[in-house]
Amino acid sequence: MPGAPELIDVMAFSNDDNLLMMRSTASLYSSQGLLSGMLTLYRNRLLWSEVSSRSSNMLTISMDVMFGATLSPPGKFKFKSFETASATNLSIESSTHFTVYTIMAHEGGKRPLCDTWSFKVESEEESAMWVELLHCAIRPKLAEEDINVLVFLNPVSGKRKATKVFETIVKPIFDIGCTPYTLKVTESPGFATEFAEKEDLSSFSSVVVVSGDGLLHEVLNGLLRRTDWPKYKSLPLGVIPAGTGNGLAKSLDIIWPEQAAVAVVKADVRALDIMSATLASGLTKYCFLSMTWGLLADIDIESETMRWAGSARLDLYGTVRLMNLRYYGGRLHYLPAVDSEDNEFGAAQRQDAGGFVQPSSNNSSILNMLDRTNQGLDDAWGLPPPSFSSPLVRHSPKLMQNYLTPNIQPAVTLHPTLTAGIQLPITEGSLPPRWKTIEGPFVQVIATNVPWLSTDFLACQNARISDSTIDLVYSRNVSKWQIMPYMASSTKDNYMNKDGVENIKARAFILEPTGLRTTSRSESSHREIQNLDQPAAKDTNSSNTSNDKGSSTMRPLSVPGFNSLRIKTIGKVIGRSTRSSSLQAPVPARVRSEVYSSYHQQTAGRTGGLLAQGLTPPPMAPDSLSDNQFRRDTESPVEISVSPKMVGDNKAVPRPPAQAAFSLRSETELASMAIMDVATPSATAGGNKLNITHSTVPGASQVTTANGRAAEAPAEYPAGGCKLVGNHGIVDLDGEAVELGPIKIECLANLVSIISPPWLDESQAAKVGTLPKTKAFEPIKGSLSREGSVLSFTNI
Ligand SMILES: Nc1ncnc2c1ncn2[C@@H]1O[C@H](COP(=O)(O)OP(=O)(O)OP(=O)(O)O)[C@@H](O)[C@H]1O
Repeated sequence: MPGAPELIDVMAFSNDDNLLMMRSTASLYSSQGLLSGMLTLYRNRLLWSEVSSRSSNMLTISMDVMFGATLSPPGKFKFKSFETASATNLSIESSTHFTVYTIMAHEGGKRPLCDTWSFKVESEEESAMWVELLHCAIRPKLAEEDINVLVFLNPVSGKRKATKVFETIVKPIFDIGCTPYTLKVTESPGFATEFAEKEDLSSFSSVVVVSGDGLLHEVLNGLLRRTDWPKYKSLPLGVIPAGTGNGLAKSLDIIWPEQAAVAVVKADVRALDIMSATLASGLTKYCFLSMTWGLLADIDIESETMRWAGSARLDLYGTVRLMNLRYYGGRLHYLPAVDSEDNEFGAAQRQDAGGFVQPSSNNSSILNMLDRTNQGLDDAWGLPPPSFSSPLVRHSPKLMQNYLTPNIQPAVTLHPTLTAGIQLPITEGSLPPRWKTIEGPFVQVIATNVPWLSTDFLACQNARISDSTIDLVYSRNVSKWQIMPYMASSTKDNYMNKDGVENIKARAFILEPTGLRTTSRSESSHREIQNLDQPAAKDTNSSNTSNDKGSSTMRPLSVPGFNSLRIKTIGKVIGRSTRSSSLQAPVPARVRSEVYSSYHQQTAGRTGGLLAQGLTPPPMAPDSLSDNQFRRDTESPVEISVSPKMVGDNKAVPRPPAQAAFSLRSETELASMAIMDVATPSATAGGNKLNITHSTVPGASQVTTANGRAAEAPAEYPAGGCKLVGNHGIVDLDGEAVELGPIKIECLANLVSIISPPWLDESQAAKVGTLPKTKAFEPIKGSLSREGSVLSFTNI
């Protein structure tokens, strides 16, 4: 057969990476014209060497950065991210060419480039074979016919560019990379959760979101709610960043959509730990990224209304919050991953946990399972070398099946076991052995599974996606000047475990907020208690706890016990069209604007009374906060009312049968108050006092909370009543705001697999820019010679 590439015995190469797959004479389209040379495909790279008496150019393309090959002539594919490396001014006469696509690192973290490299071989058959074989080498684990990526696209994530990102970047890369997909554009919050929970996903090879972390959080929670979840436990998940924070994408070194799309094409996966969070209501949520409480949670949730600013919203509002630092009462109980006594996570905890066995990251992880599969793959590559009649090394469906549904049982269950038996509140002696307790006041508690919580916030450089631990990063009782460097710096080397930022690796933890918040720094010093039943460990200088009644600086502000998950913050940009990551029902704009204007009239007039709706203002509780507890926030308390009229005027919202009034303390309180379940009438909260009066509902009753003691809305109240929460106690799970209250979290090690790029070095995951470069035209002077089946290049 004319032009048949010469094959070399694979056994001639001892190093796996040098496993030779194919070689043929091929000319490279270049700016210098068509250069004749030899093209060689190794398992880990494509090498082209010029054969010329005048020069010896070489091109090495790492397989890590190659994501597709087409029969297209040079220069055909051109879109924003693509630069055509090959010359286009050549006359292209034959159809014996093919083009290879690579993604290239770009200096300084800038958008990576996609390059094309076009070759001309001797026959059409040969170019077709090259294309097919290259696809095998690019994605050795899956054949095209086995691929169907379920893509969820959130059109409103981040700066609302997800659709454009998909159309202009992701789709072309999927097309070039022969990656079939099914696109689902999310219609509302919860859409992806419901789809992932209820639909048959068996035809999909992976589930990918074009969005931020919030949508992946939804998908994860939908999947883990499935009764047939075990069937899907190896379904790879993936993220193509188009959101605000994009913390997971950053941690996986796929910050640019191009990189993430290439990662999806290449279908490499790694194990990912999941945190299971059991809320006070008994509800379990799963998160892959983080739980935050205090400063960071407030920044994320309270800045919801600033989404127009993109990721800058976090910086802008972060500065505001940092300057007005809050301190939160609470206790953090944790089970250390490394026990100080036996230097490893002791068997005792596992025993205590009812036989729960967590795999170490080194043995029974999905990662290792995949490694074993890779071993099988290596064997497959070790089969007789490809030939023309059977050019491709395809993996049998069986091998594919092994990859997707490993026959090893996961070593974890979905149900928390390390914290399950622990009764709350924690009382003296009730913690299992080896648990430790840290008392607040905290500025913040971050529990993270990844180094980066957003593209520009490195929370913990020690965190790893599958080390079977949760990294706890907390600050207590520090000044804004102490925590500012940690919050602002892009590297944390200088701040961890000193300067007031502590980092502990834990298997599980329990956060018990006491519902106390202050803007004053406590005089108390840090203390760590081995266990609450060890009085000797107690520090007489200890900070406020839930039992502290007499603190001069801490006041109850919480409204514990509410279990609705729908939360909407109203910010200072109230009245704008806003979207919340967790709001299920839209806040009627009229309510927002009237509350706002009502507020301003109130503040302007300083009447302290109510406006036009004719309601009686709720009385200020006698033990209301003194103004100085809010320092600059409050000069004079204000009161605001919401009447049925406001809601009823909006045709989209059913006229409420009730009247409500509430009191607010300050503009800051207005900015930080949360409305939950606003589809029900007059669901509004504010300050530390709440009064809801039902005057038109049969069996009308009054709900009053004072001093943090909440009364549930009466049963007669429609739709379960108003669920109210002040965000001073909100916990943020992967960006989802959940109720205030004690929360139990533990690590479900290596529970799912995540699509990650081949260039990710997990041990260096806190660093970026690891994408290998394509070495193009680095002229190396030398001579190329061939002896039988061996091609050798000698440097001069
Ligand atoms: N069609 C939609 N309309 C309104 N909200 C939606 C829609 N689809 C999804 N959502 C909600 O948007 C929320 C946030 O989206 P996403 O995570 O994609 O963006 P983000 O918050 O900007 O990014 P990040 O989480 O990285 O900060 C999701 O939790 C989801 O509930």
